[in-house]
Amino acid sequence: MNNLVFQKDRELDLIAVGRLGVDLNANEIHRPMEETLTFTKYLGGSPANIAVAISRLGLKAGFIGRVADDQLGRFITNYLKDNNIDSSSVVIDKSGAKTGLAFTEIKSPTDCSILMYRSDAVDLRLEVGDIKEEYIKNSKAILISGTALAASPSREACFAAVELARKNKTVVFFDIDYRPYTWKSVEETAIYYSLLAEKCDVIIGTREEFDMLEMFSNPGNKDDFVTAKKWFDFNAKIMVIKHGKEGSYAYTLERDKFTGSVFPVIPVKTFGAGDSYAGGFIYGLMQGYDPGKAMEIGAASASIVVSSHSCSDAMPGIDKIRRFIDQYDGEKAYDVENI
Ligand SMILES: Nc1ncnc2c1ncn2[C@@H]1O[C@H](COP(=O)(O)OP(=O)(O)OP(=O)(O)O)[C@@H](O)[C@H]1O
Ligand SMILES: O=C(O)C[C@@H](O)[C@H](O)C(=O)CO
Repeated sequence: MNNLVFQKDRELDLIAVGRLGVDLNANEIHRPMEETLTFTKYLGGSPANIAVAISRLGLKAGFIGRVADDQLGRFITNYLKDNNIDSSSVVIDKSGAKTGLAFTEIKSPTDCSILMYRSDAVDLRLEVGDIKEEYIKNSKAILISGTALAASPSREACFAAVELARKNKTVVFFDIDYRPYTWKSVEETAIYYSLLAEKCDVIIGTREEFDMLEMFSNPGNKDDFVTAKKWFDFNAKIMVIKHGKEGSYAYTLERDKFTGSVFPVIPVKTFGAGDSYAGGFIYGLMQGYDPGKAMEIGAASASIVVSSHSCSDAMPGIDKIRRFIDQYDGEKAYDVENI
């Protein structure tokens, strides 16, 4: 059981809001990108990856975002449709703005990086007019991915989506998803993130992300409980603070603390952990599980995704997650294709 109230009789379970992008993941792994010859193209963008996770877990996901009116935009909308994600609120942008690209470098299991191409990124063209109350009213929850706050008009569109969600009792999840390269300054980031966080029911972020968020209000604080309490004084009901491979903690408004399990693996690459974890965790909460059980599903999903080449395409269904948990046998490389 958990303290969130999801409205019944809504067609959609979760609407993700924010960026739809393309990941180009190096095929020749364990090499620097300078020497990479070929890449595989996948759907990318943190909220897009989370929407795929939710859909693969058997819930009905929708998306609010903008895609370019070109081949990559069509690749993205086709991928959403093929994965049973409602794309009726994905707007085809005619301004000439381009899809954000994430080129990934996989030098070793722990040395990975992402080279972003995000000049005039189309996802940040999302407008308030793209946010339809009827759509949000028809979903049990929405998820705001913080990078969508980096620039106008996408920033205002996110605030509008959250206001409409609150008005219609649609639960608001906020995944901080801080990508420094998208922002002008850390101060700007902290201010807009904090304003949005005040309005959210569940906030998910890493310890470092919360350090950034609290740079004015709690400078120097490293205590997860102090962080959680700050947001409980606004609207938060569940706070999740992630500590990488060390695991994660959830705090509830009722002052319960849950320690998330972690299934350490030797990964293929490190990125994708946060998105799969968020997808599994949200799924668990929507099943009515307590935060501890929901975090276990998120952690197992993350272990599967970091053991795979892609983020979106590797998102597992619940049966695969359960088989992984059953078969888990300590920190080693797992052939997750065959679980
Ligand atoms: N090497 C790993 N092996 C197993 N599980 C992992 C590993 N790395 C991360 N995880 C799981 O994923 C969860 C989220 O990871 P993390 O705290 O790194 O989030 P993040 O920084 O948002 O991820 P990302 O790298 O995708 O931005 C962790 O709590 C843990 O359960
Ligand atoms: O979020 C992005 O724009 C890129 C992602 O798809 C990427 O693979 C990643 O960083 C996963 O969190």
